[in-house]
Amino acid sequence: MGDMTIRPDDIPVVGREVTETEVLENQVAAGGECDLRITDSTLRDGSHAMSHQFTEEQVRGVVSALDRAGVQVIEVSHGDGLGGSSFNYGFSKVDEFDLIAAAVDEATQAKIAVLMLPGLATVKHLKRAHAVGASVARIATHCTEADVSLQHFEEARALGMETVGFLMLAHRASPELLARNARTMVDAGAQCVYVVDSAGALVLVDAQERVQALIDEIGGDGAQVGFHGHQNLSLGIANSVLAYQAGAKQIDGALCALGAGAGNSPTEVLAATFQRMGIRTGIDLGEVLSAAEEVVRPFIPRLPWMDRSSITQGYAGVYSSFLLHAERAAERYGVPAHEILQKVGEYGYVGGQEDMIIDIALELAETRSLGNLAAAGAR
Ligand SMILES: CC[C@H](O)CC(=O)C(=O)O
Ligand SMILES: [Mn+2]
Repeated sequence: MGDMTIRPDDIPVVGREVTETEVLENQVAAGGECDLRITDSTLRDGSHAMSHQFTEEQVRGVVSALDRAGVQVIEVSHGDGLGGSSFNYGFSKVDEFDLIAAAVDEATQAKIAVLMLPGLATVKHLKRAHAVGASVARIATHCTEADVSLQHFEEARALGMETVGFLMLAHRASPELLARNARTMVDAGAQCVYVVDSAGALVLVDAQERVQALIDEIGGDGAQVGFHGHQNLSLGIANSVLAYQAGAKQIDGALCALGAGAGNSPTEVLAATFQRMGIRTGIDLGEVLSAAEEVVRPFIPRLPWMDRSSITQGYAGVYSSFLLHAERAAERYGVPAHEILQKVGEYGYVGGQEDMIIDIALELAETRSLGNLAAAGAR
């Protein structure tokens, strides 16, 4: 195991110019070759927690800090992926293509990734992202609906982009069913398929079995498997370690856990944990700790956390990005957010059904007012 002591000289001055040699040195210091690749999603999943209000300055600061730390892939898009800026999902403050272009401009070694949900985003969005310099296409579907992504993988490969499939709400499919959907994505052109724990509902072995099933199904074709965790039950890091041990080669994180629900597995904790285990990520620990503490932490309006609502999401298996939608509906209709989320779990809603959260809030408000009337009548 390497020396974990971080000395004052190791802590970088945030904001200074960084040379490409320094970035390479960071990667070489971490072992040159990596055992796994961490993709940072602060600027995509974190967009949910920021209500999609990222500024260009924030994006440049985060990309520059992550790039300096040796993070190899940085995802930038609206929280709900390309084309997400809308009435249903929430409008972005700055056009996402301007943010992607700024990220590309800032990165010296990191690849810039974009996420897209077929239907919400089209091939046209993908081509535009590629035109401004994005080189990794992450294509997300509900875990049982990989067949809607075929055209998008084909197009991304034709553009020369690296391709990653995202099987969302993975707790809703058995390992076997998930593996069949991963097969569909690989046959369509995915080079890696992720088990995506969108609800933060997978508990240890649940995550490991799913990663294992995907390795068994697609590993033989040279395709990689990834894991994307959420902290709703505080298991993002533990699940990521188990995913790595089952064979995952790509793991997602976000600085300060900035992501939907209780947030993503914090990138800086992933880096520290894997380094402590002697697993090479290519990330310089001092730099990534500075990125979290000095670049991201100061602009976060509310740190993602495990509270009654986000724990309910993990427990009831609710899509993490529903959190702020439920909180807004709760305030508007005077019902508790965690009760809304519990019902969302019972009804089994999936991403894209954000507007139906309002129906649940109205249903709960009506039940409450009928209850109040009955109580008043009984008095
Ligand atoms: C774009 C939809 C979603 O937020 C993707 C994701 O990060 C997840 O399902 O966890
Ligand atoms: Mn997520």
